[in-house]
Amino acid sequence: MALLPPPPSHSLRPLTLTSLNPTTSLSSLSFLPPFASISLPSIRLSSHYHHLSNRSLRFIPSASSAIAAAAAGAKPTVIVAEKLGDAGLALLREFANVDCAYNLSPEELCAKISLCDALIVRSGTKVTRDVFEASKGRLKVVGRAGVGIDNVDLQAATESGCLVVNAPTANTIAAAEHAIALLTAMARNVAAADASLKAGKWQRNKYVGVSLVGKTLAVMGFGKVGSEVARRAKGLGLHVVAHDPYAPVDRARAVGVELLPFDDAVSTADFISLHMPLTPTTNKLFNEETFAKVKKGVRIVNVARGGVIDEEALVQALDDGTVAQAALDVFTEEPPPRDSRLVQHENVTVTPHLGASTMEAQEGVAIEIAQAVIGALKGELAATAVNAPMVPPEVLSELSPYVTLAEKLGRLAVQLVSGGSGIKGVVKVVYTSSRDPDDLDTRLLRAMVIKGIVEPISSVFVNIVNADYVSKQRGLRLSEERIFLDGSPEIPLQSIQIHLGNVEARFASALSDAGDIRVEGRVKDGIPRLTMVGSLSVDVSLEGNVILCRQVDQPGMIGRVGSILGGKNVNVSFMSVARNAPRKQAIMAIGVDEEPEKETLQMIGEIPAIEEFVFLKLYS
Ligand SMILES: NC(=O)C1=CN([C@@H]2O[C@H](COP(=O)(O)OP(=O)(O)OC[C@H]3O[C@@H](n4cnc5c(N)ncnc54)[C@H](O)[C@@H]3O)[C@@H](O)[C@H]2O)C=CC1
Ligand SMILES: O=C(O)C(=O)COP(=O)(O)O
Repeated sequence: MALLPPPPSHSLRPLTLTSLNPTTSLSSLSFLPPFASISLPSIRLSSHYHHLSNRSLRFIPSASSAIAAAAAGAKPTVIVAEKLGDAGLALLREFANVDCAYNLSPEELCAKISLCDALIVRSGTKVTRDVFEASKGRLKVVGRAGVGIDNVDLQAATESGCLVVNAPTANTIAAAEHAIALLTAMARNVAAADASLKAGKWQRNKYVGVSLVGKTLAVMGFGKVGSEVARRAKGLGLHVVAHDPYAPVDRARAVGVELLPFDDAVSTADFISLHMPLTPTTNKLFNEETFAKVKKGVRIVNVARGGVIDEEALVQALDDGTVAQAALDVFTEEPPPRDSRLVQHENVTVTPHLGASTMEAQEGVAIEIAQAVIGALKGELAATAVNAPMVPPEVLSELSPYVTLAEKLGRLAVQLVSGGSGIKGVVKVVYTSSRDPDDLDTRLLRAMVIKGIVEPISSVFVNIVNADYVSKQRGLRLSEERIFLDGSPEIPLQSIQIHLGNVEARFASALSDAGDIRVEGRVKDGIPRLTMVGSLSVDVSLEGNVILCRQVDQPGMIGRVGSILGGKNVNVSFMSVARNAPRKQAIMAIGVDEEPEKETLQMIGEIPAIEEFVFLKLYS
């Protein structure tokens, strides 16, 4: 089975030209942002940014809609589905049309979403697969104004090439302070005593509490919030232990906390505070089985996610005294049903998901998420991306010409595959570099190779978010290899090679001695260039389209081809001829700014000395 659908059939001579790519993405972008992969139908709705002469950005529209949108000064549209701090809204409004639409039903959200480029939510909005499907490819960024992203279907986001960013730091202290507030309020029955006094009672004996000092607190999940809780709890005189399978021992040591296995942590604790994310592994982690292991009379605080606790099992444990008290900020279903036994339980203290709700945290989160969403819409790689590699800006700017090179080489390579044969073998990407592998992050380059290979032969749009997913889904087997070269590590890469194994070539000279289609490129003076085809060296800038000809080396060939192209007003940007020996076979690589007409290419093909040739389109 062909793993990729075959490229449209282009016979060698005469050459038939069909448009290879029904997409509208530009491939000259230094980085293809989420925005850079908008499908043609959605472009009509969303094409706002103009790819002018500035190569640093970014956009991707169909020409007419882009020009119209640019002329109209159109901005992207951001829908803010939950209350967001004013400072964040102000930032967003400088850049985008902002629609604050709170309390939408799932149906209303789906109805609006196809008109939006970005969506900002907190924990109260479920961003489901239905939302991504309803967006029809327009939604390019989901911003979660907070930490937990369990309300966003990340798989569906990734599949639709939508970047998800969060605001992971601004509410840490607020959540930690709330955990401490619940811990102390629970231990001293503050909420119940308050309600009792307000009801006209004076029940001093009923609300005798328990002390914290000298007791053991198990912090379950020793991340940002957990470690801040631990710090504060130590200040209250608690002995703090923690359980976190992924936490670095150093971090725990720095706070003076011992990391313990799960069973040890839960069985030694007088208090347990939950700070792990809700994931398939942590879902209902605190269940009947766990409650069977705890110290009788343990007290539990949950400021993480309701789903981490099996709520029915907790009610049972509260009823039988296994758990003396619980203080809960979060619930499996929010808001919980009015008659929830858990919420109504007299030994339970509750708050309505207030962990992040301080003035300070909300301003901070709003600014953090606004900046992340704006950056993502501008095409910058987000530092808080949840479903894409985080590539620091300095790495991104350094790799920028190589990113373009990687995509162009992918585009070239796939167009060299003979129609109908598909890519059955492994796609090998070889990087030669003088850098230590740890200093060379190739995820971005790999994504762009995949983009280059997949987009010309499908209507799928590929970006850094969905590249690996798309490649896996299409059965593309990609392997990466690094060759260390002695040289200056200042330059990130010497060359990128793409080898397509087990394929038939449309241009026989593109086959290496090993029988693979092989193309190699380098960056020279900041410009990506094609430097090898098959086993022959060429040198042609990858800024336009490329014609490759195999010919018998003889005088006048450059002139003949050049004058055919010139006569048809096709601007030649570069020509290079490589040959094995004088008057034997040679390969001519011609860079052309425009796409020549079919008959112009035919005229080239009819030159008697030309044995085979191929036109390779590097732009959509
Ligand atoms: N109630 C509220 O308003 C708020 C709730 N949260 C919740 O708190 C959670 C933690 O937030 P951060 O500390 O900022 O996240 P974080 O990512 O810094 O920390 C989470 C920690 O949990 C650990 N973990 C993962 N699986 C685990 C497991 N099976 N057992 C034990 N530990 C495990 C991770 O290794 C990580 O160290 C968030 O995921 C969110 O659900 C966060 C902020 C506010
Ligand atoms: O950041 C988190 O994970 C939170 O739970 C905070 O939720 P919120 O933004 O207040 O709905």
